Amino acid sequence: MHLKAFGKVNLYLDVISRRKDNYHNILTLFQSINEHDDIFIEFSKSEIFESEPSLNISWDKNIIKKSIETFKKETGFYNFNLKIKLIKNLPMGGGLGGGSADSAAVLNFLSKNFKISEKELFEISFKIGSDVPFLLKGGTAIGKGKGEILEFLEPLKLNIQIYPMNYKIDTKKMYEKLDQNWESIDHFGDPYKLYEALKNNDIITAKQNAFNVFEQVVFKEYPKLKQKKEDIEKDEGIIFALMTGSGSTLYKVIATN
Ligand SMILES: C[C@](O)(CO)[C@H](O)COP(=O)(O)OP(=O)(O)OC[C@H]1O[C@@H](n2ccc(N)nc2=O)[C@H](O)[C@@H]1O
Ligand SMILES: Nc1ncnc2c1ncn2[C@@H]1O[C@H](COP(=O)(O)OP(=O)(O)OP(=O)(O)O)[C@@H](O)[C@H]1O
Repeated sequence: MHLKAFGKVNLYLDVISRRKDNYHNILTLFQSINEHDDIFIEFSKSEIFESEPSLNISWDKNIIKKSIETFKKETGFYNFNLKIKLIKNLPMGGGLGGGSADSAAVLNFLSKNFKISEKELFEISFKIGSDVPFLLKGGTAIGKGKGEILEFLEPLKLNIQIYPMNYKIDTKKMYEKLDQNWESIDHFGDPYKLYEALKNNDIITAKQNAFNVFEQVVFKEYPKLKQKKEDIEKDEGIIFALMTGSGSTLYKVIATN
């Protein structure tokens, strides 16, 4: 079975507050993108995993392995093994939800095979990662909480071009940087206004509401990213350019008509 694990960008991303569980409450507008990993998966006698290219992480550190083990533990369906071949196209640590997309694709495969309800699968997903719940379904959604409170909207049809920047950025570290600089962090824009503006091709309002709070800490550490975003913003027919997630991938939304 060939699964496509579609990535995501954050068209809007703000961090609202730090939680007692040391995660953060976020406000985001998630948007699926066409770029995806390819996963070839089948049940087999023993557990086999290979990837192209190599991920340079051990299998027990792979989010796919974590997803399989969490699925087994939460559902009680232990008695199976999978043979998986991952073709990694989404840049790791790139802010495109690459690992989370792989997790969501494998969870969807397992839930179909073991007839697990959508609700139960959802509960499993956010034990694995904050972006996994959205990526189970994909499309366009407002995300709150850790990313598990989702308001799915009529999917936006956007022309998005991504610019992988080959810096692997640790999400946890960037959240910590936000905490350390909290007093000086600006918050602006509105994901609901951004959604409506993109739906109605209102370029001015879209530009005014596109926002990623992580740019304020990531661009300090990686000035080349700031420079590249400013270069992209000069492109013809652009609505806006932004960094996705905690970085490092940049992207632009291009006007379609
Ligand atoms: C930056 C985003 O990608 C935006 O969509 C997400 O907030 C991060 O999603 P993710 O990479 O799936 O994050 P996880 O793997 O769940 O968490 C990685 C680390 O990021 C921090 N983290 C993540 C999500 C969140 N709402 N608050 C956090 O503080 C935590 O330190 C956590 O240990
Ligand atoms: N299957 C996987 N694919 C990619 N990364 C994985 C995988 N399994 C574990 N990881 C680890 O997870 C880290 C984050 O990977 P991921 O690609 O999800 O980051 P990301 O695209 O920045 O995600 P997000 O946008 O959710 O922050 C990687 O740096 C890697 O060490």
